[in-house]
Amino acid sequence: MQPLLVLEDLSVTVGERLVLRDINLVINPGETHVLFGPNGSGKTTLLGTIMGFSRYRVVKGRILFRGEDITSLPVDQRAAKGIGLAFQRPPSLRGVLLRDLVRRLKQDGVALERMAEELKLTEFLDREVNYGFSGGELKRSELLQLLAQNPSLVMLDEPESGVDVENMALIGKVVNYLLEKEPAPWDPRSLREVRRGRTKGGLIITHTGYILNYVEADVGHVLFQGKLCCSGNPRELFSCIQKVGYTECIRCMNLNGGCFCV
Ligand SMILES: Nc1ncnc2c1ncn2[C@@H]1O[C@H](COP(=O)(O)OP(=O)(O)OP(=O)(O)O)[C@@H](O)[C@H]1O
Repeated sequence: MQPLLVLEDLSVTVGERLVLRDINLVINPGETHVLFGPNGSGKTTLLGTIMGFSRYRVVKGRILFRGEDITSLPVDQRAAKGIGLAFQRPPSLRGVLLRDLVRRLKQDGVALERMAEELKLTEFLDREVNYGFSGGELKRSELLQLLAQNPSLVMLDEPESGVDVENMALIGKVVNYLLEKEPAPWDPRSLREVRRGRTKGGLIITHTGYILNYVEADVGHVLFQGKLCCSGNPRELFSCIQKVGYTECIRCMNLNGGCFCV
């Protein structure tokens, strides 16, 4: 099986600073990976680099998407190939209506009204993208854009930040549609058909771990000071981090040549 995404010895600078160092990561079709790490460890940089934002400069290594080297491709071409990202702090777009943006992104015939209704965003379709939206509305707006784009690699930067409990359940449900873990209401396929044909991959940043209550993840990683230090079962890794903190988690990993907590 060809991996969906491969990061090979990836090092990245932002401005003058080396933020990511020698990152190696493989995401296979159907896998959901979760990224933990303290503030400033480089998580957003990693997602932005995969998406191809120009402020992140790859100084070593490469990014392969479905076997193709996309390291030098611009962001629009990566999006067209099936890479999608929901921002941690989405920008607002003055003068652009959410309806018009989503229409441009949409690749199939599903009515965008149906998607907006699912995300409780019907009355937001005729507002400027993200302008004046609350924290939770911003996150739902990002997911609407991803539903419309329907990417093969779904990257989410802290999907739970600023979201209340009820909306968290909604966000979890929609992430499961995006990752083909459940059929969306507008998908004619059965649950079994959706799961059997599942090829999408996910890479999700979380601080709180709430998303793990709604979305089944396969692998968790800890990014610490720009390096991927530790990988394992996401729930076990998260409870270890909660118990002993990041520094101890990494120290134990270095001492033992592996994380014995997981
Ligand atoms: N232009 C820049 N010049 C130098 N350092 C920068 C620049 N832009 C970002 N950084 C630094 O890169 C580091 C990684 O930032 P990043 O946003 O990727 O971290 P993060 O792990 O996502 O953090 P958080 O959990 O707080 O969102 C931070 O220390 C940040 O200050």
